Amino acid sequence: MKTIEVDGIKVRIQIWDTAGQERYQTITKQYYRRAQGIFLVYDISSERSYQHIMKWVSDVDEYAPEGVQKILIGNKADEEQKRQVGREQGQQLAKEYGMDFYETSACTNLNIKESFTRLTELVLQAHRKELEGLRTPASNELALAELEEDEGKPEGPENSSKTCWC
Ligand SMILES: Nc1nc2c(ncn2[C@@H]2O[C@H](COP(=O)(O)OP(=O)(O)OP(=O)(O)O)[C@@H](O)[C@H]2O)c(=O)[nH]1
Repeated sequence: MKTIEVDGIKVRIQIWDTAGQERYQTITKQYYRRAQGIFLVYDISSERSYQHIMKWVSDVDEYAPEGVQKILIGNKADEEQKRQVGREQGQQLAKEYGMDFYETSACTNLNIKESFTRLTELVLQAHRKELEGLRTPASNELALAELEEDEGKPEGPENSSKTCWC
């Protein structure tokens, strides 16, 4: 659990670090179901880890809820001398999948806070959209309920002018 502040709002986020190894993948898939935001992380000093991202994306598409927010991360950016994956390759892949992209380093803290803040922002934005989507039909329902109630009112001098539709 971690609390971060986004647009002046304190948000408590729960972070799961899923295992990358093949043998844990059955367990990993169970984490996807409740996820609202996902970092897809490769290691810039490992071309293989970059190639694996496509597999992770297809797993996420299959098992994560629709509308889950995703960000691509190229970690170990401090290991410049061992770099096997260019920054542009990361940018290109992120663009293909419509994701934001950061190169990070857990050792130097490069872009760690920024990427967490961004993912939280994206999740909040997605939720705001969801809520706005819900608000419109709800107000229609209210309007409808009012009409029905009017129709049920007994006719009298007070209501007769209101029930005239001509
Ligand atoms: N230089 C450098 N090393 C890192 C960085 N992040 C992680 N490491 C090292 O990479 C190794 C693997 O780190 P983990 O955090 O276990 O990686 P993981 O992807 O969670 O590994 P699994 O859970 O086994 O899939 C450790 O030795 C870390 O110290 C980084 O940004 N820079």
